[in-house]
Amino acid sequence: MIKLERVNKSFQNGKPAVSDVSFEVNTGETLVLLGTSGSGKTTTLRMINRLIAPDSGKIYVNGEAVTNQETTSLRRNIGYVLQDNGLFPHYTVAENIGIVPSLLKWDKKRIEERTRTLMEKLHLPPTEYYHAYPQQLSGGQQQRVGLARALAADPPVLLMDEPFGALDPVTRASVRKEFRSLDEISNKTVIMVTHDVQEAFQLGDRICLMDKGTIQQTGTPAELLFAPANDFVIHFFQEQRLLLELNAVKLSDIRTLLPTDHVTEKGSPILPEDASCWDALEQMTTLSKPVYYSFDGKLIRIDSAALMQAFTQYKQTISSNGRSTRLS
Ligand SMILES: Nc1ncnc2c1ncn2[C@@H]1O[C@H](COP(=O)(O)OP(=O)(O)OP(=O)(O)O)[C@@H](O)[C@H]1O
Repeated sequence: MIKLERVNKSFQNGKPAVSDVSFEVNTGETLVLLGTSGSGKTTTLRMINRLIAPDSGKIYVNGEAVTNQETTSLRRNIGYVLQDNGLFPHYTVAENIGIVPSLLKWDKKRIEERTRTLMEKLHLPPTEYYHAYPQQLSGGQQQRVGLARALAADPPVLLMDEPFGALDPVTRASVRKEFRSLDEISNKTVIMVTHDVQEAFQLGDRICLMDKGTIQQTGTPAELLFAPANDFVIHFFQEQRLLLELNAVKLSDIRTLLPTDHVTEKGSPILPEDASCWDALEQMTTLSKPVYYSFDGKLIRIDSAALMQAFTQYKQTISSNGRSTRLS
């Protein structure tokens, strides 16, 4: 668990980089810090692992103020992933992944097992890459090693600063998907910095939208879209609105508006319970056929027309309930 209470930070020029920032992130939750360049995201993140000291306010990690925790042990409980991966070029992939477990004095066998497990999970076959050096890997593979290294000692907290920012769009999308499906992160408190709106919507349970050092709104992707706190929030998402709405609305939100006749045959993979309308459309396009979704033990088949009809109806319902934006 991470909690920030009224945190402030100014640098030498006196201009506030972070003003009165407060939020709480629970275990198992991913909070995305989103905002334009210079809005204070990285400064906020770096105050959590004490790379930067706040001028005022309190920061708690796992119930204890970070200032009461010894920096070394605090940082060993926090996995940290950076945009440029920060791998040691003269260490092999396995040595890079094993850094924190070695510092924690795990025995060799345990480190090797953990390294191999993480490499398998992150699609880096140990037979090929265990003894390789970072420069022999592609950018996407290096970023996976960086992620494995951050996860190696199973820290309860993961901080990620633009972790996929240096990757090309295709690699970025695939590493992002892998990250989302990693069982390793389900029991962690994760804070991720990005300026990529789609990434925020795909990975964040909640998003904290920042501008000029202040929080404009913290909420679920759907809350930011359908119940924006102010004009800044409305305008920030305007350009990609439809795409974001399709990402924010889950099939579970529209299930009563989907066809009720259930089927028994299984022609395609069944979409996960938390799949979004966008996930469903993506699958339909990839497979060129309808997809399946299960709720209340019933399997239903959804085609794109039924999906878009239900999605439009859902939007009309929430807008007539007064939760829609002034611009939609
Ligand atoms: N070490 C520093 N010394 C002086 N000013 C700094 C320092 N670090 C950050 N700042 C300033 O603080 C403000 C917030 O910077 P920060 O890096 O936190 O923003 P950001 O939202 O992460 O931006 P970006 O997306 O571009 O990385 C900016 O105005 C920046 O110039």
